[in-house]
Amino acid sequence: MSASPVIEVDQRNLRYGEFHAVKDLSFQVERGELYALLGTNGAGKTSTLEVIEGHRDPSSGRARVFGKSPTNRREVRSRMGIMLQESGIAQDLTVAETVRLIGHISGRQDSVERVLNLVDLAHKGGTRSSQLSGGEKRRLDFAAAVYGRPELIILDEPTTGLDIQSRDALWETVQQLREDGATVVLTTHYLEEAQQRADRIGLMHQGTFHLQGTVSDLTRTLPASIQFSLPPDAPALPMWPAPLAGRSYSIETFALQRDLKNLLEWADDHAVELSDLSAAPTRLDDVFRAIGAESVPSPLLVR
Ligand SMILES: Nc1ncnc2c1ncn2[C@@H]1O[C@H](COP(=O)(O)OP(=O)(O)OP(=O)(O)O)[C@@H](O)[C@H]1O
Repeated sequence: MSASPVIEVDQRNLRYGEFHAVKDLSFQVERGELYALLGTNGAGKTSTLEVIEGHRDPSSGRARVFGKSPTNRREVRSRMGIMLQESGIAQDLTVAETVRLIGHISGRQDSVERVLNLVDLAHKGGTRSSQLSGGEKRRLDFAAAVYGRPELIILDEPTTGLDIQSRDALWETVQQLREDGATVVLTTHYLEEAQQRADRIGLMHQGTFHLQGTVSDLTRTLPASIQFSLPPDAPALPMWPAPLAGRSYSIETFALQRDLKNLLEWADDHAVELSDLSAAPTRLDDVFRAIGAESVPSPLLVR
């Protein structure tokens, strides 16, 4: 029998007054997964995270974290580390006091020194949080989320405002926690981070899923492209229609490897040199840009 999911969301509706922010959004996150909730601005990502965090009740539907209601502070919140999109740090506390306080509230055990070293803020332990730079505040938020190595970590746009070294350090820490079995839910607008790190993605638009699945499930919904130009004396290309302009081709294909092989074999057989040849798989950015356009069959929901 498989282990029960860490998160189960069956959110029929989440309303702010008359405004319908989230509708018919169901998903599960399995133990040890990194699940990225991506989407357009205002799609409902933070609102959904707030339901998982126990900060907000869905207007109808239900959410379960570790099999329990996420508002169950004693049993659920102590197992969950949260990095909000907006820093929740008390400005008049020092950095070390902030981590100590968060640690106390979480009920988890850890060393303040260890956690500050992890985010390279040990030298700022006595500094008031209000005096930290934007990136340092974000690192302090992250320190608070990973204090006591929680089993579930919620990261709402964790790397916004971080320099590249801090981003790398943050992802290294997340990776170590995952190796110890942690489950991670992430929102980010840095699609390359999700493409590199997410096991599964829920791509939201206007309050519901546009697509859900692995990176390759999502990128398979759009064609890849092959571009090249033929020399003027080359024979006509049998397998594709007329070139875009002059002798330049831009081919869209759902069978990149097969079509590229056919093209190269044809060029070899006819001693044709292809110039400006490039072959690019579909990227998550392309899928994201196609939201709202006719090109993606929507909704395509892959478990
Ligand atoms: N407290 C609130 N009262 C009224 N409307 C709200 C409230 N919080 C969020 N909304 C609205 O609900 C929608 C979803 O907001 P949410 O913050 O969940 O989006 P998001 O996907 O996280 O967006 P972003 O990528 O811009 O951070 C938006 O249209 C937002 O204006």
